[in-house]
Amino acid sequence: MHIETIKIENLRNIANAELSPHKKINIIVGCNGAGKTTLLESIYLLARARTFRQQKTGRLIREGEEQLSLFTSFQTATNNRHHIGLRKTVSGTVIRKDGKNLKKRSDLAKSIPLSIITPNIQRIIEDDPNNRRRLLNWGMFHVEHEYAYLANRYKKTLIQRNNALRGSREQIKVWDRQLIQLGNEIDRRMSRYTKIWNDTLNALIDVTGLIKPISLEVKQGWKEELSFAEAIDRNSKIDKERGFTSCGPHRSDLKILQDGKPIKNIFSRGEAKIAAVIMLLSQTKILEDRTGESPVLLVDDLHSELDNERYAHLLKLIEEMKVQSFATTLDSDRSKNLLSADACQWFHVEHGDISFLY
Ligand SMILES: Nc1ncnc2c1ncn2[C@@H]1O[C@H](COP(=O)(O)OP(=O)(O)OP(=O)(O)O)[C@@H](O)[C@H]1O
Repeated sequence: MHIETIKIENLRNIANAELSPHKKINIIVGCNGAGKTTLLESIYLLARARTFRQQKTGRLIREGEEQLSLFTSFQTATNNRHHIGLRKTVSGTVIRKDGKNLKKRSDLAKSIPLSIITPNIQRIIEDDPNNRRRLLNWGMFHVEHEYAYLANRYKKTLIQRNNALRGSREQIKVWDRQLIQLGNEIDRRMSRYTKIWNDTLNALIDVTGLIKPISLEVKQGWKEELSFAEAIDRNSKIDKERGFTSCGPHRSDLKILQDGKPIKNIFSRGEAKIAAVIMLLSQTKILEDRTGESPVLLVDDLHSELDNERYAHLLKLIEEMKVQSFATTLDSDRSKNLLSADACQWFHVEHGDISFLY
């Protein structure tokens, strides 16, 4: 899929902007604080109805204004054209797709598959399991048939079981059966997806030659020597005392290893960033291969932590993929001669004004 138009009104320092991006690569150049990340944020908001910025970043609506509006029209791989509009005021957010109000944020999620490479993407490898689980879920949500439905049923059953932990053993048992059945199915699908992910990842690592092969494995959310049913049984006393379910796929993680050792203990920050970027790109490749649809890729400051040679390799890799990408940069000289002119469009951002360069 690709975005054909983006209109922005009153998002942070961008008062008014309209863009017709390139189907392949869009490079957004500008100084610190110019509004480059805000432009990426507008696309993320249209696709997910929330921001990707993790730190406290104040209000989205431009200072002195009462509402922000965003609009995009995009085309799918099957040549269907859709429109999404988002309006945010202090009293709430309204999202419309093809002229109809969307009630839930989740209704939006499948419309524009979106991936983002943040400046500190290596934290996927370094931090707690939440980000790794999110990445795994992203891949499964877009590729594994019925995964969203399964994951939703599992989540609801987990809530019911946690509530039942305050009641009798019989009440808990009713939910145990369903949780074990759904949990085993999710775990099986996670392993299947991760195997494909591992193979695609290592094929891309091989193409770039930037790091040695790594392996991805699912770390199941309970003791490896036990079945899920046995783990639920063993933990039943402690779960009742604590009031929540302490094992299951909601506690699973990804093992990212090189020669059997976790890469977070051996890789430098730059190497971890390379690994994380290729992990994410391999997920977009799987999506393309399996569904024929490619996500939109947002790339915020790919330079940071990378030397010129490695930066060039990764940018080339992005160019060779089918995705439409939007990449910010402070320094246009580092990217200028790396990309073929017909695959690329440049925009300049200054004090929130976006202009087409070439
Ligand atoms: N609600 C708001 N109203 C007006 N301006 C805002 C608002 N929120 C943030 N800003 C300003 O918008 C600017 C845009 O920041 P943005 O993060 O998009 O810059 P950037 O070009 O990505 O910079 P960098 O290269 O430093 O990451 C910042 O100067 C910020 O202070």
